[in-house]
Amino acid sequence: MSTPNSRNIAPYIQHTLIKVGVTRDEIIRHAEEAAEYGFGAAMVPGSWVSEVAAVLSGTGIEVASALDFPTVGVMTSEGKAREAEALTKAGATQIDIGVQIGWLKSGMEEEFAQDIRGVVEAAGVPIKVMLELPLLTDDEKERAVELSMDAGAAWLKNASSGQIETASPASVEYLVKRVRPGILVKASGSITSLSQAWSLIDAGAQALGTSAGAELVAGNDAAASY
Ligand SMILES: O=C[C@H](O)COP(=O)(O)O
Repeated sequence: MSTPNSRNIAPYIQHTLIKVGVTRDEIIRHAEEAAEYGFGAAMVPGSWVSEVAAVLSGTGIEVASALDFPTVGVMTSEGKAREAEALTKAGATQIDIGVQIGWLKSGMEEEFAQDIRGVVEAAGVPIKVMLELPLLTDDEKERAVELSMDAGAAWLKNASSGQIETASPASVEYLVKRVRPGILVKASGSITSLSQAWSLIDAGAQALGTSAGAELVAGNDAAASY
């Protein structure tokens, strides 16, 4: 049973289940949980988007998926754009994308931006760019933020998961200070307690990506995912 405080966190949560070998029963249960708890979104692998869209039809809950993830920066730009199109067709209403930080670090700024732009144009739904901030130098961070916004990102996200960073108010504030009006900030990475979740929202995050949504609304701390 949720406490009033924990219930209020639910709309911010993008309830994430992206793991190797996830089964149909697990994914359907995950989508049903998103509806039961009133989460903002269910975030699932692309291969399960149509099933989740069917469960969440009419609920107003976003059907989110991710591409070039969990291994970030391995897909071709053409492959990413085609996958984005396929995800949207299957019912995704938001897509988080891994970006080519290796290209950014190689001075290939136009290629970095075009990779994002191609997805934005092909998808036609809001794109969240996962910046992997801890892997970037200060200059690279500034450029990644600017180029992502120029390329049409609807959201900026500090990191793709807890494997890269444990989400902190400092990361969120970094992005909040830099986003242009209308661009939103999502926090992600081992968000495992209600106090951490609220500190990220207080810092300005408009959504929280977490694999521990059910524990959070129950007011329990979860084990760190990485
Ligand atoms: O945006 C969602 C993240 O992939 C979830 O990260 P997590 O597994 O560290 O909770």
